[in-house]
Amino acid sequence: MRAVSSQNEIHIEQLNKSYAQPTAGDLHYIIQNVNLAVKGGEFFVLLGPSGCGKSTLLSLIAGFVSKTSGQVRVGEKEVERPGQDRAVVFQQADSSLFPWLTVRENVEFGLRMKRIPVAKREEISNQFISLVGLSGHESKYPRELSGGMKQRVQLARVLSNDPAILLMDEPFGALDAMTRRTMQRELVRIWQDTDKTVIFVTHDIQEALLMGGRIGIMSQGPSSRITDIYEVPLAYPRDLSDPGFHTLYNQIQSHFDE
Ligand SMILES: Nc1ncnc2c1ncn2[C@@H]1O[C@H](COP(=O)(O)OP(=O)(O)OP(=O)(O)O)[C@@H](O)[C@H]1O
Repeated sequence: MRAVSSQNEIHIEQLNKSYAQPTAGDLHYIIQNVNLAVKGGEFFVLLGPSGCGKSTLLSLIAGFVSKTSGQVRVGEKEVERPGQDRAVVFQQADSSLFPWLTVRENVEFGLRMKRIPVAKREEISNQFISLVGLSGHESKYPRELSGGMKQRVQLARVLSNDPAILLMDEPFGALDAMTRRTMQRELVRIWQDTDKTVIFVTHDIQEALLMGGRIGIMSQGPSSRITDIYEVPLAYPRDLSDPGFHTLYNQIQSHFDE
């Protein structure tokens, strides 16, 4: 059974973010009055149109950018800066992998920084390289890998650092359709094997429904907020031909029909 701990719960209250200079009464909010509670071990999808502020919200949870006002808490702690409890997976693995390191060296990078002994490092990297289906590719360099394989290395590296929370910003957006489906299935499998909380950003309704336990809909910006949250009561692996899938798809789509 999956362990549920408060250390991987996320609480967002009345969160506002503006990049504009705060001149009185004229704040241009990117996101405004966002409220959200994500339970430990939950797979939560943030879905919204391009430019609405999904990445901004994820960056606020990651601690990469500072809020204008409101609260972001992980467990009991207010988020003020990035932390080892939260790992971010980006759309482009290229920018996060070290080209001069092999797959294994990339995966072990964080463990080496934490001075984990060599034997333990190898045990952990073996576990996650295998989990993402890259056994046999340990000695390859990023330039020798496909886009999907690079994305798996990024995932294995993040997982080997054992963060309580995975923040994923359209991580499969640059992949071809087939690789994307494989990665979506694998991510769900990996999530089911761990107690991690996942927040997954996408603008693709099908992707949201294939993976999310709940889906939060963000409105068009500026001043975007989470307007609705859908529970997805469908078993994994999700079946695209399930009538329940279609019903939810249409309900969610109606938010974006103008
Ligand atoms: N550093 C910044 N300074 C000023 N404005 C910014 C900054 N970063 C983001 N923005 C603005 O915030 C808004 C939301 O951007 P964000 O990247 O969060 O949206 P998104 O929903 O993730 O978009 P996409 O789906 O296209 O990636 C955009 O209008 C963007 O121009």
